[in-house]
Amino acid sequence: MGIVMGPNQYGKSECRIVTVDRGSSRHSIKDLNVSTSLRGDFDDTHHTGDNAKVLPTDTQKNTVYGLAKEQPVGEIEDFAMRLGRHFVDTQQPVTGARVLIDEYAWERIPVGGAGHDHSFARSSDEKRTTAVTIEGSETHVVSGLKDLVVLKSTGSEFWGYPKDRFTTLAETDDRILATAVTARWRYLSTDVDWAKSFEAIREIMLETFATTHSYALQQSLYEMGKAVLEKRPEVAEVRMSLPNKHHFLVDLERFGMENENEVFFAADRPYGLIEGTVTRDDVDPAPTAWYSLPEF
Ligand SMILES: O=c1[nH]c(=O)c2[nH]c(=O)[nH]c2[nH]1
Repeated sequence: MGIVMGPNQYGKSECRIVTVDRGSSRHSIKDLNVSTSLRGDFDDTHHTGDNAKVLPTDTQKNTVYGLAKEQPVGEIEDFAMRLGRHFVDTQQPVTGARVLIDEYAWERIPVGGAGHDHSFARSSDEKRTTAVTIEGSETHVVSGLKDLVVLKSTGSEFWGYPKDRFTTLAETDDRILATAVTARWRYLSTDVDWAKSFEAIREIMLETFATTHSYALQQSLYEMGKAVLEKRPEVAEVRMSLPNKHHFLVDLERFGMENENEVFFAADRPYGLIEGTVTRDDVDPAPTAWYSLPEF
């Protein structure tokens, strides 16, 4: 029986970087959270602490800043690919890289009806995301969004589920449906107009959430993924994680009042968590390593 070092990667997580484009007096900003991980021949450091092949995570962090200066950051997918390619092409032991970027949304502060040149307000908690995995000469892109909070005040039902001795939930044909969408979609290639694709996919998801008469959040998840795959040929699969942000009808009878689906208690926990992948049946499944750590 022997013991071997299994799949591994290392890097700098959550480099917070803000860039200002000063090309004109009308500035634009990018606000990113960048994480890098390198994969390759790192047996020595794990076995003996010999770091001859270990590009420090500190240098990885500095590379994020340096490459952001050398060329405008642009779309997060392009920046992530530049970073990953840089590590794989310049460090011989590095055979693969994974770069994760979350982008925070800012909008111009309206002043006298027009967006200000250099003052911004954070738009919401929503983040645009990408995860770029480089393996040798191959590049894989999984982009997405996080924390897109949505709510339907009607058009949602939940009934017909099994009942047992622990069931207390009342069936309903009219409830609030609310969630914070985290979605990731895998692109079939890197030949994509990233910004246009992102905007289109986000719009499709929102529209489908709004227009689906839902009998379960699971059904909404599937419909949202299906609509993206039907309309966006560049996407191979969509993964979603949807917390069911429960809204419970408050019992107003205690006060001698009727509650006609108007007053709710918004619970924050526990919450149902509905997750799933919607995929084309004619593409190979993605290795889990494109989504998370290798085999973690
Ligand atoms: O859309 C829902 N799916 C469930 O699986 C579930 N379970 C639950 O208690 N409420 C809901 N709602």
